[in-house]
Amino acid sequence: MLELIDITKVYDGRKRAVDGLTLRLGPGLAGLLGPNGAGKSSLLRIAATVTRPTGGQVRFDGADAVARPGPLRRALGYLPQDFGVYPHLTGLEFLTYLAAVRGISGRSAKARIGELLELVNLAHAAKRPLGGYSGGMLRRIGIAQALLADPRIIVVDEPTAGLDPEERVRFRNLLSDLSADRTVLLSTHIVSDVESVATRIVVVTGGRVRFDGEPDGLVRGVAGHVWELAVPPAELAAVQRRLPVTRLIRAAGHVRVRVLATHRPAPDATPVAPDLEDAYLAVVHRSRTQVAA
Ligand SMILES: Nc1ncnc2c1ncn2[C@@H]1O[C@H](COP(=O)(O)OP(=O)(O)OP(=O)(O)O)[C@@H](O)[C@H]1O
Repeated sequence: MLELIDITKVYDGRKRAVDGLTLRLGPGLAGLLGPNGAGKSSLLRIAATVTRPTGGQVRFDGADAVARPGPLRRALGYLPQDFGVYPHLTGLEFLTYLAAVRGISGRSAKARIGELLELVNLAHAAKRPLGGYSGGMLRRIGIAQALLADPRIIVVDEPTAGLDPEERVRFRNLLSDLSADRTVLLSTHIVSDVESVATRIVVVTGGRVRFDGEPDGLVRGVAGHVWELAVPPAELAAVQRRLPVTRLIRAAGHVRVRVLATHRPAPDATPVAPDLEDAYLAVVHRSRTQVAA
């Protein structure tokens, strides 16, 4: 069990990126959802023991992982947002190098790397220099390196950035499979990255947890508060000023908008069943209006 207890992270003595946040993580895939600047990367760096928190505790299997990060580091696979590679090394050379750094070498390293290259669908490109890999292939090499030591805890920061839709799906499925008997913490601002695979959703804004629970619970929270209506294009800006819009589709002569409102926002508005995106945006909107109030 990985526990982040009452974590704060303050940069330059004044920027409070994480603000008293507590998360207890067991097996399964937890999706950390939040807009840009919410504090997700800061929290993940703390969970991965790359950064020390300003306040609070990180505990791994009950022991203090800030004072003694060794056990957590040995159990951890981390894919940072700004994952860098050596462009002249081939995929195989890169993984062999990182395996050696982690104390895995010889026959067991060779077997593990072969397995991982198959798993991330890069066996065919193993002998090509990383400088020639696409963005998606680099993300996949990134996940392969995170899995080298068969980690119990996997922390991945915006893993689908730069991936095409097909690669996104493959990635999502891979992390979902891995989470069957491991802890996966995945941060993203894209709801579809975690929809259908996360067993738990944690919404963070302003460094604080605004929702923590099952995806269904998040969606239930906005039942009856999502509406669709057709708006003439000239009136769209006024609607956007008045109500949070979760989606809009432009059609001939009008715009179909999906909005959040506790009561029917217009006589011709029809209630619709909420989805995870609506529910997430409602939580983000609520946290912003609370801050503004
Ligand atoms: N090293 C740093 N020094 C100063 N401020 C920082 C540093 N890292 C992050 N911040 C600030 O802390 C806040 C939270 O940033 P963080 O990167 O953790 O959020 P995020 O949710 O991961 O956002 P993004 O998706 O844009 O990366 C932001 O206001 C950011 O500018």
